[in-house]
Amino acid sequence: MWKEENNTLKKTFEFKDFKEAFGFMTKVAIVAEKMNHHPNWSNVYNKVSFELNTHDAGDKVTEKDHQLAKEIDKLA
Ligand SMILES: C[C@H](O)[C@H](O)[C@H]1CNC2=NC(N)=NC(=O)C2=N1
Repeated sequence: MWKEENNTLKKTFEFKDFKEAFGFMTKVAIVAEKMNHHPNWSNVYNKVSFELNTHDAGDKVTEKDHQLAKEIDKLA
């Protein structure tokens, strides 16, 4: 579940290993670039964590973040 906290939408995904996690990140990167909306994210081995917000809106959660979250869920 995405959780809205401190003006960010947060979620962590867990995969079998680094290869699976990085494959997922590659797919997310392509979608983010298409949407011109890019995640704040981090990766530790098999985990990928997101903190989504919109810099252009003063680091607030906007509809673009909700849309990106939906697309990310489809790729996991
Ligand atoms: C110039 C370009 O359109 C902007 O910097 C875009 C790119 N990707 C972005 N991504 C996010 N998360 N927030 C933004 O405000 C944003 N702005």
